[in-house]
Amino acid sequence: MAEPIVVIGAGGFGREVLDVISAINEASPEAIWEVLGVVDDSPTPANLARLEKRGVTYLGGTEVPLGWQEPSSYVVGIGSPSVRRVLAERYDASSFQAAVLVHPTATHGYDVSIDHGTVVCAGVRLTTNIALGRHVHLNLNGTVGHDTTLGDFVSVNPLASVSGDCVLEDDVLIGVGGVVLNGVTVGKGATVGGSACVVRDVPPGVVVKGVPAR
Ligand SMILES: CC(=O)SCCNC(=O)CCNC(=O)[C@H](O)C(C)(C)COP(=O)(O)OP(=O)(O)OC[C@H]1O[C@@H](n2cnc3c(N)ncnc32)[C@H](O)[C@@H]1OP(=O)(O)O
Repeated sequence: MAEPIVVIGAGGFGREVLDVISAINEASPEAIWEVLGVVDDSPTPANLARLEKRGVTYLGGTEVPLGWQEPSSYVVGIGSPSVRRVLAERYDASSFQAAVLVHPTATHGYDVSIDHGTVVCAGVRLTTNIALGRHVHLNLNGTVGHDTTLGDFVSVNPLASVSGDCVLEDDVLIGVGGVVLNGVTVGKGATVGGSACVVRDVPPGVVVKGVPAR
């Protein structure tokens, strides 16, 4: 029987997560997930119309499921690591279970661990001896090389490439098409701009951009 799931976030990534769930269901002989609906504290009218068009129920604000008698699985479909952390901590403190969602076209090698709440989108390539923390987002066609660790709430945006022997600490965001060269540590909460090339360690909390990233 399909497992019920709530998606948090009606924005772009929330609806891309719905696509990941659909692809997982379509690739399986029987549906794995039953989407109960989407929650969002301030959905735009355009995004509500987009949900309605695809036949997905808008359940209300993010607090609504927390009052349910029968909790389900959930996933946070919001790109910002800090916003995702706040929401996940509220749901994790309840009886909800954070789902792991891996698109069927993603691939991984030997010894890859994926913690709760993590979403791996279409075309992602993970090689070997990689650890992904809680509520990590690996967006379309991203790559992660050998012996690399991603902390909790890390976001790797589309087409970004994280090389081998890297550490992305908690709450790091790698912008679209960003490159992290091998052996680099990106400090907690740092942001790497789109198309940047990170050639040396990045201190916690800073924003770097450009080639080489500064
Ligand atoms: C499916 C999806 O949509 S997934 C989402 C994909 N999007 C991303 O990954 C976005 C990643 N974010 C970025 O690249 C951002 O621009 C950041 C984080 C680097 C900077 O954001 P902000 O601090 O708000 O920068 P802001 O827009 O004010 O620009 C400041 C300056 O940096 C420049 N700049 C902004 N981003 C970049 C970048 N990625 N590379 C080089 N320069 C940049 C701007 O041109 C501006 O330069 P100026 O002062 O000479 O005019």
